[in-house]
Amino acid sequence: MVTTAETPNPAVRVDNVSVTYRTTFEKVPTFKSALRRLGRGKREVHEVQALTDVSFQVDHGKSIGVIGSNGAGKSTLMRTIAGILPPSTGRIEVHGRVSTLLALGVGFNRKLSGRENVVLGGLAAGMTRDELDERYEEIAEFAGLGEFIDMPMMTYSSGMYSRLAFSVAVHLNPDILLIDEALSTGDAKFKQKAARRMREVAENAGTMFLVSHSMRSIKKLCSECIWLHKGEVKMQGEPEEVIAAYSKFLEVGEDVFSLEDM
Ligand SMILES: Nc1ncnc2c1ncn2[C@@H]1O[C@H](COP(=O)(O)OP(=O)(O)OP(=O)(O)O)[C@@H](O)[C@H]1O
Repeated sequence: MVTTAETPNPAVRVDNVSVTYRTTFEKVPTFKSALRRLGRGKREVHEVQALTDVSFQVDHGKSIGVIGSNGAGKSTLMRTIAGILPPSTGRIEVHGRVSTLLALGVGFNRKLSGRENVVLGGLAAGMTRDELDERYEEIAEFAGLGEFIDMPMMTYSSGMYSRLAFSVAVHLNPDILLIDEALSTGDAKFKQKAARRMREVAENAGTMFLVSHSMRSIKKLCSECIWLHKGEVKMQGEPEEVIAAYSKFLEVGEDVFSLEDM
């Protein structure tokens, strides 16, 4: 369960994690002053504190929904758990093989075919050649891209891209699966298939994090829920309770969420 109390062997432990993004950019207030400086723009540093002192832990076998408004820090949290983004302060412990749509999506080489990327992605994730040979057909069939599987990925639509990323991610038999729904732009039929597969992963005692704006998916697939607000954990607990509080906070009825649901 999601808790701040310590249990001996959690799948994921997040301890006082903060993440600050620093972006430098050139501030050019007016065209005239830009001319005066002759191209030597003033460098400004823009800092965004995306996560502030976030702590929780998740036991093995739990499915955690992560909800919150745009910019609340959900994807940042997934990136830090995946190990793609180190926290600015605090600590993250992850016990088990993590598989994420995010990491794989980033790792795809668009010049290579889907088939080549599946092989590379699988090897990068620690699968052996034999395991890959065994699982390749299943991965390709699940993605359902037909002959596009042998085309360079730069010819893919974003939906096709995420179908393949999802398929690789769930077939790696991860201990911990991270899914950021912002990336899964598959059509309704694929989403349904993806939801079934996520339930299977969850039922096989895997740990799953699902970032979603679809409250229906969270209720259907998750046993726990974390609500992030402006980089902080606002609430955590049973999905029904957390979603009710979140809807109330947004001052929208829960019905509004069904519009964006599958
Ligand atoms: N690479 C980056 N560089 C600078 N700032 C960033 C970067 N990525 C995210 N941010 C900022 O960090 C904050 C949290 O962003 P994040 O993407 O984690 O939110 P989110 O909850 O996933 O949002 P959404 O629901 O819109 O996907 C936002 O203010 C965003 O502008």
